[in-house]
Amino acid sequence: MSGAHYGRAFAALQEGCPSDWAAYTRHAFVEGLRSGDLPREAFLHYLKQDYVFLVHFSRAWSLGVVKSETLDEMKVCAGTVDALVNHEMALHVQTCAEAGIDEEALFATREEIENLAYTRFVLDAGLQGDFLDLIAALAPCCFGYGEIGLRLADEAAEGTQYADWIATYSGADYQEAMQAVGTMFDAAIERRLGPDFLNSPRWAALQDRFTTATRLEVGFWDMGLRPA
Ligand SMILES: Cc1ncc(CO)c(N)n1
Repeated sequence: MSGAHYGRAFAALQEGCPSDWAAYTRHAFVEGLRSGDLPREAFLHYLKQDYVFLVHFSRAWSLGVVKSETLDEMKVCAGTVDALVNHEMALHVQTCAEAGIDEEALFATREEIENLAYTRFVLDAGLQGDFLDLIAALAPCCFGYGEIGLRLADEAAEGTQYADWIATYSGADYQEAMQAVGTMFDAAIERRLGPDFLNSPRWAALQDRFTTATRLEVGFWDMGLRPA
């Protein structure tokens, strides 16, 4: 699966950290979702943490609204907040409800260190920097899950117990939202750095934000595999 799917900037950033990107998108946790061999306990452990992740991730996208410089940027960020809070989290609420965990308990989940590190890193990128620093840190989450979702929709074992998770990230709602994010991302970068953005003096720092967020995604999967 090529990163070019979600735009030029993402493709370049992904190609700028190939081993970290592979460690994230081909992690043992992901392979367990694909084969169906991931233990249910590990999945629920991950999903509870991911609910809390999405709460703070929504705050980070909301900061995108604050840091936008065009109405188009603002619309994509506001739309993403809506998609996260009102749609993606429904997967977590529903799956956990089936396992006897209600939403109040979900919201009260004690945040683990890897989770805390990741979301606060993203928020800090946006607080310390500008809109580009923020979206460079947000990008691995968005496009990585898009890429994983599409691959697993192709490769997952028939009738896998993780079909709902795969359908959420391979589905048209998520994929179309990520296309919109990718288009906005390219426009935002070109607007500030010009069409030759790869040779901008800022590029290395943006790559660093992206690479660090990718490494934090690896940590998030590691956390999922650790006994709760
Ligand atoms: C850790 C993590 N990264 C990315 C996504 C996709 O939104 C998610 N739900 N969780």
